[in-house]
Amino acid sequence: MTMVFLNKEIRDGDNPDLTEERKTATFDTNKMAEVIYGSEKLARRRREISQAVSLIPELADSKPLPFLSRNEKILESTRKVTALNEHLPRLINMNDEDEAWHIHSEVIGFEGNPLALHHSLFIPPLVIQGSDEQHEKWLGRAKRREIIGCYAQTELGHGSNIRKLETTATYSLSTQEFILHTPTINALKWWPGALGKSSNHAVVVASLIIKEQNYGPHLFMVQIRDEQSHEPLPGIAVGDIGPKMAFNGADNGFLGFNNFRIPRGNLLNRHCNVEVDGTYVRPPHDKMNYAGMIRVRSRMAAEQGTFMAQALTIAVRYSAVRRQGFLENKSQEVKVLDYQTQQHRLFPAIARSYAFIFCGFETIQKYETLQNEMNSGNVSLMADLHALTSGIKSVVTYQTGEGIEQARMACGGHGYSMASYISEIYGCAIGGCTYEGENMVMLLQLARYLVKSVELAMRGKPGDLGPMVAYLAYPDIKVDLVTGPEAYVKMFQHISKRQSIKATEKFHRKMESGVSRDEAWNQCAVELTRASRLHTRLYIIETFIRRVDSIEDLSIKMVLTDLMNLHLNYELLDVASYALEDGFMSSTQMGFIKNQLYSSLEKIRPNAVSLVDSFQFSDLQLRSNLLNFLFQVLGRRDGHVYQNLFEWAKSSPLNQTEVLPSVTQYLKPMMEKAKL
Ligand SMILES: CC/C=C\C/C=C\C/C=C\C/C=C\CC/C=C/C(=O)SCCNC(=O)CCNC(=O)[C@H](O)C(C)(C)COP(=O)(O)OP(=O)(O)OC[C@H]1O[C@@H](n2cnc3c(N)ncnc32)[C@H](O)[C@@H]1OP(=O)(O)O
Ligand SMILES: Cc1cc2nc3c(=O)[nH]c(=O)nc-3n(C[C@H](O)[C@H](O)[C@H](O)COP(=O)(O)OP(=O)(O)OC[C@H]3O[C@@H](n4cnc5c(N)ncnc54)[C@H](O)[C@@H]3O)c2cc1C
Repeated sequence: MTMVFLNKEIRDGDNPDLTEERKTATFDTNKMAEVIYGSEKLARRRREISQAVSLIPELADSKPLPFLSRNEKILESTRKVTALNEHLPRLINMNDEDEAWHIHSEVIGFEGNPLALHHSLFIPPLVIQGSDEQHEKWLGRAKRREIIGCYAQTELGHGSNIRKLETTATYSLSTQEFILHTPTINALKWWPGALGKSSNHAVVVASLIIKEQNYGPHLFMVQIRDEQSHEPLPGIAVGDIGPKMAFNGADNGFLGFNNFRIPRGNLLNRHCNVEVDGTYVRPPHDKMNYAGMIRVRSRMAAEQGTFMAQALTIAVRYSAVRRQGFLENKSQEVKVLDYQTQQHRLFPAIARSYAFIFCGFETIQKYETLQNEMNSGNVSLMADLHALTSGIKSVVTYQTGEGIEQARMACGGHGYSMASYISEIYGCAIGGCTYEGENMVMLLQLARYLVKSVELAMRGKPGDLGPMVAYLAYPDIKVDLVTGPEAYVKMFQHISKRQSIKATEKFHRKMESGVSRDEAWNQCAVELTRASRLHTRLYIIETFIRRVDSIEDLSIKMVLTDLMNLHLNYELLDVASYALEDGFMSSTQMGFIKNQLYSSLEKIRPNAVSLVDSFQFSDLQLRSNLLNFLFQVLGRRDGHVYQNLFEWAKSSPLNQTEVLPSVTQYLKPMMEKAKL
């Protein structure tokens, strides 16, 4: 039997501890999902897609993923993604990237799959950098999945410093071809997802050489395997790079070229070109070839926020059914979620998940504006968005890693079991600190922008500062935090501004003392990255406040205001030393922030389970597959954890036989020998 309570589904068969939690919620989880995902339609579509997937047995995992070998994982992820391919047109709007992302994460989970990058990293650069003629030639085939592709930029020796990529594409005037070559082992492409065994095409980033002049990294469409036999083409060496911390259902690969020739028309040439006679036609912006990276980074806040939300859904639900220890009532042990320390571990991370998702929607929209502008030849927004997304990608990936790790620890011993699924989520999410630009490297990119902005402000040109950094020229006026969020923003602005100015001044002093610019930059790098983090955290706070301000439904606004207040106090407390240092914040204010934080934890407690329920992850998505495997994981919606953990353990391949060869071959002889 199902009864509806404020639209939250309460089922008789659920663990009563979770049912009790759902009853205490002060808001409707469907309404909250609309706010999280942007509209009633988008939230409803997600539920419809999850529901449709749950009715198709072949889209379910055929075995619990952690029990599979690497080869089996790749086979299984490929089976699922190709089966999914058959159903896709019926299940989703094929032009809707969010629906595609959602359904893939339902079916595939976090293990990765050989087509994941086809859609996120192969097609987008083709769209952004390819001409209409090139779209005609490859885009339709790629979209129909007649060909499978990847994005091959990183090399064994270089990932961060792409100006130094060693793979060359030398223009041959006589044949009007590019000759791709890998001059050293270090120049082997290394890491591209789906390159190793699955792709037959790649967008390859190589240094363009014309008449011995190096024009820097450019993008080329390259067929690497025969479309019939799937064998590597002559002149190409390609393979898998081996197991990784996560993503083991995907085949990240290596790739080398031995004077491999491609036609002149394979340089992706929407924005730049090499003419028949070797004349180079420049793009409208020096870094136009990096535009695809801005796109991926702009999507990372929402993506990482969702990763963290999944881990928190597992940890919060589990914390509501896990009883251990006593508070006042000694007749029944308490839910561990009632411990203040547990709340402090989990609730600020829930707030960050919401914050990242809200911030993510804004950055995705900003990227779409940039893309439209670029299409009409205006590249003036590129620098701002590059700076912004460089900071956001670095801060959200790092904090998501922290949040997921806290979620794991909050589940005690069972969090360490792969039955929790949290380690897989962690492995995938934490990769984000490295891929799409190593975090320190990207923070330093934002720092360049901040230093330039401080210099403008110092030169008395505050009018030249963009809206994101206008605060760098604001006067310092002390604030009363009791007045609300705006005062927190002003406090954060002061902290961020002061750190940017301090780092810039230190950088200037170093240069004035005779240290070269690059060396001075390096000697200030830690201070510079601090400035970048503070600036980014301020931006995330502002997006959170903007989103909450825009909400009309009162019950939703109230709970999100509690969450936002928790976020504001947690973030400010974390960086308070910067403001205490110069007396901008008093110790009384510090005490106020702490008390506000503790009171926010109490306010959120009755809504905690419903706040994570509102993300509306299906049990399948949390790898608690309702069709084939009734026994997996800690985060299951029904809360029946223990019996399912036992079933999970029983299904371990080690338990399929009572006496293992490890015992008969080694332990038994050892024990026998000891008896002699
Ligand atoms: C289906 C789902 C199921 C399960 C899976 C779930 C989830 C997983 C999802 C996805 C993850 C899976 C796989 C991950 C895929 C990863 C792919 C990759 O990693 S691709 C490779 C990415 N590589 C990088 O990001 C490299 C980083 N390096 C750089 O970007 C550049 O080298 C760098 C910017 C650091 C420096 O470039 P350089 O040319 O040397 O420039 P310089 O520093 O000198 O700066 C000069 C000038 O240019 C400005 N600038 C730099 N970049 C840009 C830009 N992009 N746009 C605009 N401007 C730029 C820079 O600011 C500077 O300006 P000023 O001179 O200061 O004005
Ligand atoms: C899961 C995963 C998937 C990936 N998928 C792809 C893909 O599909 N296609 C692709 O092309 N690549 C891919 N990559 C590669 C990825 O983009 C690179 O690994 C990443 O950009 C970092 O470069 P790197 O490995 O050269 O790190 P390095 O630059 O060698 O970093 C090592 C250390 O040096 C520091 N460092 C480097 N330069 C500087 C600097 N200028 N200032 C200060 N510190 C510095 C870094 O901060 C870091 O601490 C993937 C990587 C991973 C982990």
